[in-house]
Amino acid sequence: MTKENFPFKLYLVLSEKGCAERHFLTVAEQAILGGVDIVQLREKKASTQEFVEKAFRLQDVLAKTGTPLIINDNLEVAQKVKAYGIHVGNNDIAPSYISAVWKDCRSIGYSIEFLEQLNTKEAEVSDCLAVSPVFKTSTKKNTITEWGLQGVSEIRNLTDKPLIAIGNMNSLNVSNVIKAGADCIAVASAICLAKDPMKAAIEIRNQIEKAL
Ligand SMILES: Cc1ncc(COP(=O)(O)OP(=O)(O)O)c(N)n1
Ligand SMILES: Cc1nc(C(=O)O)sc1CCOP(=O)(O)O
Ligand SMILES: [Mg+2]
Repeated sequence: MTKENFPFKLYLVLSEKGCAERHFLTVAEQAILGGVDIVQLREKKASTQEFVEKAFRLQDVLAKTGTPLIINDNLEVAQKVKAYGIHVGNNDIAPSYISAVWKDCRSIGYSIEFLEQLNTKEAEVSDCLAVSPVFKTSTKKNTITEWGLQGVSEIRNLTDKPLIAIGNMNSLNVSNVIKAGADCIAVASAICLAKDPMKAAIEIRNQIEKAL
């Protein structure tokens, strides 16, 4: 996938638990109104059946604006709900397997934790790459090392694929992350746990647009 085919700038990483007392579908709706243009459903503990049901409910919300749905990890769910795509990491189903069996997949995202991954078939078949993580975050604790701004620039110089920055992204740091070479910013807590998710998304989106 080229950058023209991956025009997304603000990527919401959503889970029911990650929204605390607020309903995850309300958060999705508000975040989209604020400028989120792609949404990943990340339910690490749900059964496949539960995951499918949640994904269908989320799709009803996303369909109103044509916002694409990405499924985290679970290929069966992604195919069942005819998602736009899937995001996987080093411990998940390999991108090369996904591209071989899921012909209608429009986006395979793959997490980059080591520079060596960039020269592999898995990165080659992937449509977009996540800089994983840019900064440490309490939302996902089992990460390796933070890439920082220098890491974003280093990866930018080694690939033309769309780059998604993830890990503690917020309105104060996204400008520098975009200037370092990221194409898209992925956010969980700064939107899902904000007092006002729409306002939080507006602020982050404004910072991204100013930095582009
Ligand atoms: C956009 C985006 N980037 C990175 C990740 C992390 O994927 P992974 O390393 O597979 O970890 P889990 O999310 O599965 O815990 C992501 N989900 N989304
Ligand atoms: C899902 C996920 N993946 C990461 C990675 O580094 O690969 S960090 C992360 C969580 C991002 O949440 P927040 O915006 O609250 O920091
Ligand atoms: Mg994963």
